Amino acid sequence: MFIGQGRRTMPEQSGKVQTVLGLIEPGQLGRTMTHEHLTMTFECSHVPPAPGDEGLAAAPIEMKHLHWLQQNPYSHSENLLLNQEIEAVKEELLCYRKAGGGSIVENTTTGITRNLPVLRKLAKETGVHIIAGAGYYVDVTHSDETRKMTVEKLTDIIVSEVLHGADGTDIRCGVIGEIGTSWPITESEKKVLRATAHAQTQLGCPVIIHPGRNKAAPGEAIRILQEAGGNISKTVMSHLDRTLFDQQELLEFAKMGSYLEYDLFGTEMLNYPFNLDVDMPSDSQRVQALAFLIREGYEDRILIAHDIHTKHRLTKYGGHGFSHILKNIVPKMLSRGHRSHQIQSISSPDGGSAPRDDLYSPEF
Ligand SMILES: CCC(=O)NCCS(=O)(=O)O
Repeated sequence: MFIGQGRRTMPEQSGKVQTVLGLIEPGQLGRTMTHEHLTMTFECSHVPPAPGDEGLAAAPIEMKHLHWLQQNPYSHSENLLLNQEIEAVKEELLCYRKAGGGSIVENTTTGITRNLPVLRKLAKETGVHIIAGAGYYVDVTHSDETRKMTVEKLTDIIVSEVLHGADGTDIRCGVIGEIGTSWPITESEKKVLRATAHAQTQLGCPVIIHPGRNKAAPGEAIRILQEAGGNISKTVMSHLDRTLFDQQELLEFAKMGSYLEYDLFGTEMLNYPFNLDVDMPSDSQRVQALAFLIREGYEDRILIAHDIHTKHRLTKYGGHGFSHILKNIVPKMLSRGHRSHQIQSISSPDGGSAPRDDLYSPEF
C-alpha cells in the first residue's frame, strides 16, 4: 500500500499509505484485507437465471432462498447492488475492527460505481483505514470516451486520481486497481494496462490486477505490464483461486514475481458461473494452496482477502462478512500446521518493507 518515491509523488507521500482520510504511517495499518469492496454495483456480470429459476431471481432476498442465492449469486439482480447496503457495511466494519482488523483496500474502480465520499464517511465512522483504488474495471464497463483515450491520457487520469483526487472530489486513491482484464484481453484493456504501468512508474504505488477467467490470463497481463515498464514486484495478481489450479502452472506464474492473491475466501459454490469448466475450491482447498506456496518459498508473496462484491456475502444476508478470515481462516491455518510467523508474513503489497507484525499480530 505504500506510495513509493516516484517522479510525480510529493515528498510527504513517499513511504506512506494514502487512505481516503489522508496519509498514514505503514505501522498504523494493522491487519489488512487487500481486496474488498464496500460499495459498488456489478450489473456488468449479470448471469441469466437457469430456465425455471426466473421467479427466484426476481424474489426478495429471504432465508428460504439463501442456498439458491449462494449458488447463483450473479443471477439475482438485486444481489449485485452492494451500493444499497451502506449501513450494513458500516456495521460489518465495526465488527471487523472488533475482530482485530485495521485496514481495507477498496478495489472499486471506474465502471463499477466507485463512491469515494461514501468510503470517506465509512472510514470516519468506523475507524477502519480505507485505501481506494484508481483506474478502470473490465472492458464491458469502459465508456466510449474511455475507449477513445490514448495511453497518455489514461495515464494522466490515473496519476491525477492518486495525486489530486478522483471522480470530481479531492479524495485521493492510494493504489491502482483493481484494473480489469477479460480473456482474451481487449485492445482497450491493453491500453489501460500500459497506462497503469506508466502511472506506477511515475507514482511508485502498488498495482492490483483482475485477470480474465482463463489460466493464461494472469501471465499475459503481467507480460503487458512488464513490457510497459511496470514494477511487477509491486503488483498483485488477484483471484488466483478461480484461475490457476495446476501446481506446476502456479509455480511458473509465481516465478514472474507478482504478489499472489487468494481473495475469494468465504465463497463456497459448486459451479463458477463465468466458466463452467472450473471447479470452485472450498476454503479448505484455499488453505491447502497457501500451504503449497509457503512450502515452495512464497510466504512473503501471498495475500488473502474475501473480495466481497455482492449483498449475499454480508452477515445481514447470512453471509460470512469481512471478519471471516480473521475469525475462521487464521485459526484453520494454525490447525493445519501453518506457523504464526508464516501467517504474519502474509504481507501487504509494499515491496517487502511492511512491518509484518502489524498485519498479523504476534498473538496468532
Ligand atoms: C468486482 C469484483 C470482482 O471482479 N470480483 C471477481 C469476481 S470473479 O471474476 O472472480 O468471478
